[in-house]
Amino acid sequence: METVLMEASADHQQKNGHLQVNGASDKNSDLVKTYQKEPQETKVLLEDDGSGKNEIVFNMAPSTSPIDIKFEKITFTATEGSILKGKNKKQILHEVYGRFPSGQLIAIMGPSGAGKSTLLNVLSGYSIQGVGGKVLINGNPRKLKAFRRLSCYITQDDRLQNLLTVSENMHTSADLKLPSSTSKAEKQAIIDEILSTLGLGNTKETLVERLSGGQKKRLSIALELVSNPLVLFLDEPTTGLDSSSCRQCLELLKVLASQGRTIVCTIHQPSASLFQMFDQVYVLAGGRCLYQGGTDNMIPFFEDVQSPCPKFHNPADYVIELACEEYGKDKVEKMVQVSNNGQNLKYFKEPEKILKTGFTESTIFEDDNGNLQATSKLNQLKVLLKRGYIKAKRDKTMTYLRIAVNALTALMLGTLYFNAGTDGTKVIDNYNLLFSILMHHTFSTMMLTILTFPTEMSILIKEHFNRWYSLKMYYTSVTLIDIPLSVFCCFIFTSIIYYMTAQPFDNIRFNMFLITSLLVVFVAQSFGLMIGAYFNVVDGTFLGPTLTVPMMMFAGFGVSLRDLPSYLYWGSYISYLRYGLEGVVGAIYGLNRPTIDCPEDQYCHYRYPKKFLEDIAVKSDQFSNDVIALVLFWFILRTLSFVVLKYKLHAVR
Ligand SMILES: Nc1ncnc2c1ncn2[C@@H]1O[C@H](COP(=O)(O)OP(=O)(O)OP(=O)(O)O)[C@@H](O)[C@H]1O
Repeated sequence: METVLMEASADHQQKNGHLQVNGASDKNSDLVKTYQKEPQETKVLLEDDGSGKNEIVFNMAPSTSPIDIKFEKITFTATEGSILKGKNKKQILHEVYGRFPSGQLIAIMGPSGAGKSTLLNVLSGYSIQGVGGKVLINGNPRKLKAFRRLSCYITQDDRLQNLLTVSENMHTSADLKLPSSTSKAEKQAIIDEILSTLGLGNTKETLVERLSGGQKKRLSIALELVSNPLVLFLDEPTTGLDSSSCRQCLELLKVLASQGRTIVCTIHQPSASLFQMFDQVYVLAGGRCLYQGGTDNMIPFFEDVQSPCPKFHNPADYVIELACEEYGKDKVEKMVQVSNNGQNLKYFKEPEKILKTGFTESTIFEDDNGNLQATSKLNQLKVLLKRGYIKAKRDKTMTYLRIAVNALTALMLGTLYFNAGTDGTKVIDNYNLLFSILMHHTFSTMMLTILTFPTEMSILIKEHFNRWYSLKMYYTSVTLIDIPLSVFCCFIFTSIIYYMTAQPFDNIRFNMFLITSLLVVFVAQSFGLMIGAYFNVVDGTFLGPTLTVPMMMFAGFGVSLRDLPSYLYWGSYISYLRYGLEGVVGAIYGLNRPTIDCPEDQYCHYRYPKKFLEDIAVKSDQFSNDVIALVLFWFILRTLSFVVLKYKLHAVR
């Protein structure tokens, strides 16, 4: 890849008072009202993104006053263990102080386990439990809601919608993060500008799953830049990237910072050249601050703590070696003492300026009420449904495999139980088939949700924290989006099996059968959602089937309900499969079904459906009660899943 030294200001042309962006029309620039157009004298080295267009222009200056972050006596105490084993408190941050001024690219460095991510989480407001101390924004105590409106958090792992193209992802973000009053053209202009800024202009129509690691990282940043945040928190933005992508990523952040944003990122051990790109570093070890100040002032600091940096040694490597106690524990203590756990401002680039920061007059923090999201609930639902539809259309597992599995299983069972429905000798076989059908609906839908939802969960946590949508609207969209496909799969399955196994050809019976099957699908799916929302894939895969076994036992299939011991009878009320079984058996053998055909030379024990129903102790006249019970199960499990999700979103913070 060719590296090009670029002078951004040379590409900015002032026309009619508006800035022309990379050949973008005046009209477009005109439309981008939310972005201030201030030509920057920003010299940056940029990689060619493959478009052959190296002229990437950074012109998205923030539209409100800059944000200075100051923190005092910050502690973070994690609670470990369980109620059974007893809970332990573990202090991770020990009364650290610091100042992160606006317009700077700031690195939080330190060895693994030093508390970098913990500090980032506390400052961004992601962690709220176990936090002590004060975070001041422009000198005022941080009001979390208001602060979240101006900031964003970019996670270490790229939590992106892989089945959407770059452009679709950006449009979803714009539709959710920009006020509804923003016109389509305005949104398009903003998206084009950001994508071209971040070197993604050439990948608009590429599916995210096909992007390189560096491009995914830039897309993660691009998605949040849509709302033009003043503060960006990034957890290890360079992890997993090759050196040129690392450089490109930091260069972009540096330019965004130079426009007045406050950019804080955690970083492990940058190379000497990457280290020099930061304006300020904050070094942590064991939850205490070892150094805070400019990158250039680190060498004098090492001398002040009587640990001069060896010649030709990368200061970033050296400080980590010191922090890891490679030169002794006393060196760490000395550094904490000289830095005064983050209170010493002597090593900042311009200490006089830092003394002033945090006392900027600010009016933007008065409002801490109202919605966190930028758009109405209805709009959120609309955008999420649209995204869900695109995903479903392209998802091979969730959509095509599901349709195929339903059709193939129906064909297989249909062949195995061919014509069993009208054969008086095969009534028991047919009864087994009915239970197998319920098992198919239960496991195929429940397991799919358990296996796929945890991936969605990580995206939900990120997007919800970054205020894309409310949990209620997300949940409503998840519930609604799957209904058409569930209905379609269930209809295909039921039609094939009903026809092949020659169940009574009667519209009422078929509809009763289909409705019961569909309700079982919905209940099993909600059950899977509840498990998937709380547990990881491994635990969920174990728990889902394990918890289904008692439901099967109490369904009245193996042991009839009549033979259930009275002290266990309650189990049948909480088994949704009992109502499912009652519903399908009622559809096939109820409604006063006449005598079943019996071949002349054979004995048919269950020629008379009434006798069969008596023997298996299944009531056939309970269809409406079964439907009510299944709908209730569906509703209760969906509500519980929502509560679990809400709890989970709260618990991770
Ligand atoms: N919720 C928690 N419960 C228990 N321990 C925690 C919790 N959060 C963090 N820790 C512990 O606190 C320490 C600091 O964690 P943190 O993730 O902040 O480190 P880090 O400096 O970002 O490390 P790395 O660079 O390896 O990501 C670690 O020992 C970690 O195990």
